[in-house]
Amino acid sequence: MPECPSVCTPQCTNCDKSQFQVRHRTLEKRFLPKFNILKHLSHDHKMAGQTLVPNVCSVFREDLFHDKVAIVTGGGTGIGKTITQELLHLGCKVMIASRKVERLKKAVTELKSTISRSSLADIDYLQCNIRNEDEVKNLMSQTIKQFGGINFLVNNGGGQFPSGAGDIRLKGWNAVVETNLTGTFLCCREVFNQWFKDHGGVIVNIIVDNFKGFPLMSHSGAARAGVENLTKSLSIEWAEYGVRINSVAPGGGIYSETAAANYANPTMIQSSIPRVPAKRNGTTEEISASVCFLLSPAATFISGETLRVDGGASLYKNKYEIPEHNKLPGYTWEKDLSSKL
Ligand SMILES: CCCCCCCCC/C=C/C(=O)SCCNC(=O)CCNC(=O)[C@H](O)C(C)(C)COP(=O)(O)OP(=O)(O)OC[C@H]1O[C@@H](n2cnc3c(N)ncnc32)[C@H](O)[C@@H]1OP(=O)(O)O
Ligand SMILES: NC(=O)C1=CN([C@@H]2O[C@H](COP(=O)(O)OP(=O)(O)OC[C@H]3O[C@@H](n4cnc5c(N)ncnc54)[C@H](OP(=O)(O)O)[C@@H]3O)[C@@H](O)[C@H]2O)C=CC1
Repeated sequence: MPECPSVCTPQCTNCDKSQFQVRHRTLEKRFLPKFNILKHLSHDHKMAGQTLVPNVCSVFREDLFHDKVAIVTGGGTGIGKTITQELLHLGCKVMIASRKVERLKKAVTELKSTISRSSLADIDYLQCNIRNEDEVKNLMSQTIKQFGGINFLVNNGGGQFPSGAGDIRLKGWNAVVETNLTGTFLCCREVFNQWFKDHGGVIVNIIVDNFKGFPLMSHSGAARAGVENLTKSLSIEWAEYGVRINSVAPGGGIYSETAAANYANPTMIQSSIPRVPAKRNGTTEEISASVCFLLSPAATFISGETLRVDGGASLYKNKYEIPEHNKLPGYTWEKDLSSKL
């Protein structure tokens, strides 16, 4: 096995778990008293030389993106923050953007301190609600001004709330569709008009595992299906401009503190584990690695594609349990069902 080129997360002195893995387990311990996952926690993990930010240990070459500039929406938390960390590690200049400035500021301070002096990497933030056309235009123009261009756009910012479709108000439906579909469209259109049209570039859209529908999150499932199709259309329209565009569909559940905090019951993300063939949640690092792959020259012949990163979950059981019922009777010539249909 090749040696990791960088200093990796410290290992536990009692087992082979990294600090990063242990941090996740500790959070699971807090949130998951009802789940069986705790059986894996057999002892207290002790770390030598603890640091707050886990060191990146990317599988990619450290200078892979040393001459690149990326925008990562939602880059201050969860999956987006891990993508940002890995891009920085690979030498990229990264602009992170979302609505909450305090979170962005904190992430920039934290991640800036991890950049080595010899690296060309850099990070800054801009406040941008991707639902706001002017703010999206500003994100692109300010990034070009500050970093001299844009090579990558990672449309990661997004989300939803769980609700039966019958209870979704129009305002809530619009909020989710405007965030995930319209917001992604605006970012794609603006990066194209302001930079990619003349210079090319690569886009990766983060969607969800909606391949068997997305019950209880139907607004998000519909919006992300729109993004998947947008990905296909733009891969054709913009090929002649040197633009590649793909989607990544994380599945099962990808645990982070912020993702879990979006739900009244923070164990919801872990609740999908029994329906994942891999029998675990995915990690933010696993999503980041697939994004970096799609941005990299290893993927120069891949465009218009959606990569499922889900431990096989999209092929397996649906999370939605349908109660026993007889509300959909069969049609036969013997019985007149017209009154029941
Ligand atoms: C079950 C399956 C297992 C699922 C098992 C686990 C699978 C996980 C798969 C996916 C996981 C993730 O995506 S994890 C990542 C999650 N991260 C996020 O969701 C972060 C971003 N999300 C958001 O900001 C919000 O959810 C979003 C609605 C999109 C935008 O909110 P805003 O407040 O900005 O929007 P506004 O324009 O003010 O409109 C808010 C309106 O939305 C509606 N609304 C908002 N939150 C609501 C809520 N909790 N319940 C009802 N309705 C709500 C109301 O109508 C609100 O209006 P009023 O009534 O007037 O207030
Ligand atoms: N975690 C999971 O299991 C899965 C996640 N996903 C998707 O991955 C992406 C990242 O989620 P994750 O990291 O898990 O969760 P987080 O809640 O940590 O990330 C969501 C990010 O999106 C940003 N965001 C939300 N709305 C907007 C907006 N209108 N404009 C700009 N930024 C916005 C948020 O920042 P701010 O609040 O500052 O605006 C936040 O940084 C999301 O699209 C999510 O739906 C998909 C499948 C599974």
